[in-house]
Formats: sequence, structure tokens, C-alpha cells
Amino acid sequence: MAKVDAAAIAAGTSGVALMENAGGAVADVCARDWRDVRRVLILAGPGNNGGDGFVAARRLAEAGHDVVVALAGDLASLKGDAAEMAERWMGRTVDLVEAPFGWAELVVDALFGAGLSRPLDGRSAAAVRAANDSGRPILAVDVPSGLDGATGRPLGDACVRADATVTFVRLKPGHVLLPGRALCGRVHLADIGAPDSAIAAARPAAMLNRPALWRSSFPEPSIEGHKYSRGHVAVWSGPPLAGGASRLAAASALRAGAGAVTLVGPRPALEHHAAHVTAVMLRELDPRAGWSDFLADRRVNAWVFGPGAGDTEASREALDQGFSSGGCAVLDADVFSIFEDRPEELGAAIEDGGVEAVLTPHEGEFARLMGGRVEKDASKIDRAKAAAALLGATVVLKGPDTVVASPDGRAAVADNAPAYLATAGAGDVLAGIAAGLLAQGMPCFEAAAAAVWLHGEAAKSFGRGLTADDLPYAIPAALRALENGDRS
Ligand SMILES: NC(=O)C1=CN([C@@H]2O[C@H](COP(=O)(O)OP(=O)(O)OC[C@H]3O[C@@H](n4cnc5c(N)ncnc54)[C@H](OP(=O)(O)O)[C@@H]3O)[C@@H](O)[C@H]2O)[C@@H](O)CC1
Ligand SMILES: Nc1ncnc2c1ncn2[C@@H]1O[C@H](COP(=O)(O)OP(=O)(O)O)[C@@H](O)[C@H]1O
Ligand SMILES: [K+]
Repeated sequence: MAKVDAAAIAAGTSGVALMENAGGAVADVCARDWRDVRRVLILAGPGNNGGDGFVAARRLAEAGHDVVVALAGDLASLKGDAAEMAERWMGRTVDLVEAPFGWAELVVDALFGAGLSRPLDGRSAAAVRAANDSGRPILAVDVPSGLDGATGRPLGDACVRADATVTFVRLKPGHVLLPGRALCGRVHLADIGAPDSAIAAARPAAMLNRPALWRSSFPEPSIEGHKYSRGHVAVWSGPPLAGGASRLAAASALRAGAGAVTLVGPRPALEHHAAHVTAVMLRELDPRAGWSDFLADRRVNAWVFGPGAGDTEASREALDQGFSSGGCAVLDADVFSIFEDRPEELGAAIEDGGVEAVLTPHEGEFARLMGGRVEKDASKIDRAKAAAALLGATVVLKGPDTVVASPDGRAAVADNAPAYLATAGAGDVLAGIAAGLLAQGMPCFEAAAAAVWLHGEAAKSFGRGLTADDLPYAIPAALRALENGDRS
């Protein structure tokens, strides 16, 4: 944002004009979201975030509100645009320690924004705690004070827990990554007049995972097609009594539009599968020919390995055969145990086999696979990107804020998964959807991002009470939402 602001100013929009628009947007949200509120307390910090607070104070007072500004530090030490805005504020200013929380009906947090560089301490930390404990609604300016906008994590113990946040120009990672997203409340994005050329000057760290990112490569069934032209997915089945995971993946690949899906495994496992599946095909693994022979069949376009696979000699051998067969693969679950603390070897196997791979670890599996190779304090976006670069594969780092990262540096963050998607087997469904899309020819990053979005929409369409068994049945509703262009 510093780059965008600087480029906007260089292109002729003054810093004061940007700040006026920023503070004005804050005042607009106060008036719109808190219609009946009259008494507004504004906590103003020592930098430009505080400057936005002074603008909001003036604009709210002009609109008839009773406003008090509680300033951290003294007026004389304000600089630049913030000093200018403080000068234009004619109302009451008190010291931060005297902030009248009991009097206020709404608190505007303009203490620290993008410039926060260290944990809050002393009076700022005390004011933040008092604001959180006051029971008054809090509207944060840019980011809740104490939150690191680049990572979505508080820098220290004290952090504002806002009911809403007004940010400017573009969302920051901290507005979508957890716990930041929860600390921001409702997020409003305001245009403050930074020209597009200024925005283009800064490369975004990531995009929100929305259909616009991948819609153009989403597969459409062709009237001239047949089941195999819609793609054939092979799912490796583990041993009997661990078959649920691979069955969920297989059913989901079919629902995502693959023309055919086959579960491949030892006969005792297939006997269990046979009691459950109908449209999914079953193929007994030929111990002499093996998994690679099945994959070599030209009609297999994507394979899934990991859900319910087991970390056994047989599955290690099959995984090796998979790598040497090449093709598109979704690697999940037990693959991360097999390659525990050996991501370089996994990356080499992917590269040597010429495999187009999508890896879908949750945080625990990610830590197991990567060992200490990725800096744990880095943002979830940067951790996923680092792993994608090291592995030469698309990495889907799952959770409430699933990040999809490509080795080419692109990243997308999902914000559409409902909390009740955290249910056993949901990850197996995601692996299956991704494989179904890969088999239909979608490139890895796009297939993974589309799968994550459909997974979240499917869960939402079903609602609470969702189990992973329900998820494949909910995929058609997500596909309809996509078709109807509900989201952009
Ligand atoms: N033209 C623009 O740029 C626009 C900017 N806009 C607004 O400006 C905000 C960014 O402003 P900013 O860069 O001045 O940073 P801000 O968040 O106010 O804090 C910096 C001050 O805090 C201090 N400080 C840091 N950590 C601290 C700590 N723990 N405890 C105590 N002090 C600490 C730091 O001191 P230092 O670290 O240098 O010692 C510095 O004095 C942005 O979020 C948006 O709201 C909009 O108006 C649009 C136009
Ligand atoms: N709090 C949450 N909110 C929304 N989605 C979540 C949350 N926690 C996990 N998920 C999603 O649920 C799925 C769980 O997958 P995973 O951890 O592999 O479980 P399993 O191995 O049981 O299938 C992932 O897609 C993940 O993104
Ligand atoms: K703030």
C-alpha cells in the first residue's frame, strides 16, 4: 500500500486527498451501519491511520454526531498529512488515557494501520484492551490495531477485535487470513481515488479465490463428447476397512464432471467398495502388472493417491509407480507421511516423472512434509508459495482460509468455506473434485482453485448438519451457482 500511495501521489492525487477520502469512507460506514449512534469516540494514533481518524471525526461532527478524539501522544508530534488533518479538526481532543469509553456509543479505532511495526505496548495496548472490554461496537480503520495486515496475525498480545473494518484500495492478506478475518468483522472496501496505474505498480501478494480467476478454463461438456473424453480418474484404494476416504474422493471426482472414475485396489478392499458404489467402477489390482499398468491405459487422465492409502510397503511401491507413469495427480493424506520431512525427494519424484501435481495438505500434514523448511512466522500465503516453489507443484494449504499456490508465484485465498466444512472426510472430497477437474483438462492451479471454491459452495448449499457423505451430493448445487454467475 505504501507503493500504491506513493504512485498515486506521484500521478497527481495528493496524500491529503487520499486521506480525506479514506476518513470520509470511515464516516460513511459509521453513518450507514450505525444509523442511530450519536456519540462517537475516535482513538487516533501517531501516524497516518490517526490522520484518517481526524478526518472521520470532522466529517461525523459535520453530520451532527457528538465526537471526541482520544489521541495517542501529543498533537505537536503529528507529521505530514496527519498533522494537517488534526489542524482541521475543531472538536474535542483528549489524551488516550482519558478516552471516555463509558460515554461512547461507537468506537473508531484509528490507532495503527499499515505502519504497525512492533507489538502494541504501554498506553496503546491498554487502550486496545479497554476498547475490547468496553462492550461498545468498534469500527477499525484499515486494519484492527495490533493486527499485522500482511500475515493476519496479531503482532503481540493486544489487538482490537472489531465489529467492522473499512479498508482502502484493495483487501490486505490480514483481512482474509485467519485469525485476522475474524478480528476484522465485516470488511468494507473503499475506493479512495488511487488510479489504476498506481495500483498496478504494486504486485498483489494473492487474489481472492473467485470464479473470475479460473472460470475461463472451467470444463464445459461437449455435445460431441463421450464419457472418456470427459476424463477418466483412477483412485488408489488402500486396504479394506480404510476405504471410506478413497470412495469419497472417487464419488466426488465423478460429481465434478469426470466421465469415468475407477477405484483400483486389492480384492478384499474392492469387496467393501462394491457394497457402496455403483457409478464408480472397481478394478482389482493385478499384482504382476500393478498400478502403473492401469495408469498407462491412455484413457486415465488423472490419478488420486493418499486418501485411505496407508503408509505401507505396497502403497510406497504404488506411489513410485504412479510417479513413473506421469500424468496429472492429486496427492493427499498418506503421501505426506510417506514423504515426511523429505519434500525435496517428493519434488524430485514429481519432476522426474513429469507429473502435473496438486498437493492438498492441511496444516498438520504441511508441517509433517515440510519439516522446518518454511519459516513458520511467514504468512499462510508465503508458506504455501514457498512449498509450491520447492515442490514444483500446486499446493493447496487447507483450512478456513485455504490458500492455493502455484510454483509460478500465483496464489488464491478462499473465504467462502463455512465453519461446518471442518468434518472428517471433507478433505477427501476436495481431492476428488480437484482430480475430476484435472481429468477434464483444467490446469493445476485453476483446477485446485476451482475445486476449493466448489467445495465451499457445496457445503454452504447443504447447510449445517453437513457430513462428508453429503458433500458429493451437494456439488451439483455449487455447479449451478457457478453457472448462474452468483459470484464473480
Ligand atoms: N498517503 C498515505 O500514505 C495514506 C495512508 N492512509 C492511512 O495511513 C495508514 C498508514 O499510515 P502510517 O504509515 O503512517 O502508519 P500507521 O499505521 O498510522 O502507524 C505508524 C506510526 O506508528 C508508529 N508505530 C508503529 N508501531 C508502533 C507501536 N507498536 N507502538 C507505538 N507506535 C508505533 C510508527 O512509528 P515508528 O515505527 O516509525 O517509530 C509511526 O509513527 C494506513 O493504514 C491508512 O489508514 C490513508 O489515509 C490513505 C492514504
Ligand atoms: N474452520 C474451518 N472452516 C471452513 N473450512 C474448514 C475449516 N477447517 C477445515 N476446513 C476445510 O475442511 C476440509 C478438511 O480437510 P482435511 O483436514 O483433509 O480433513 P479429512 O482428512 O478428514 O478429510 C478442508 O477442505 C479444509 O479447508
Ligand atoms: K486501525
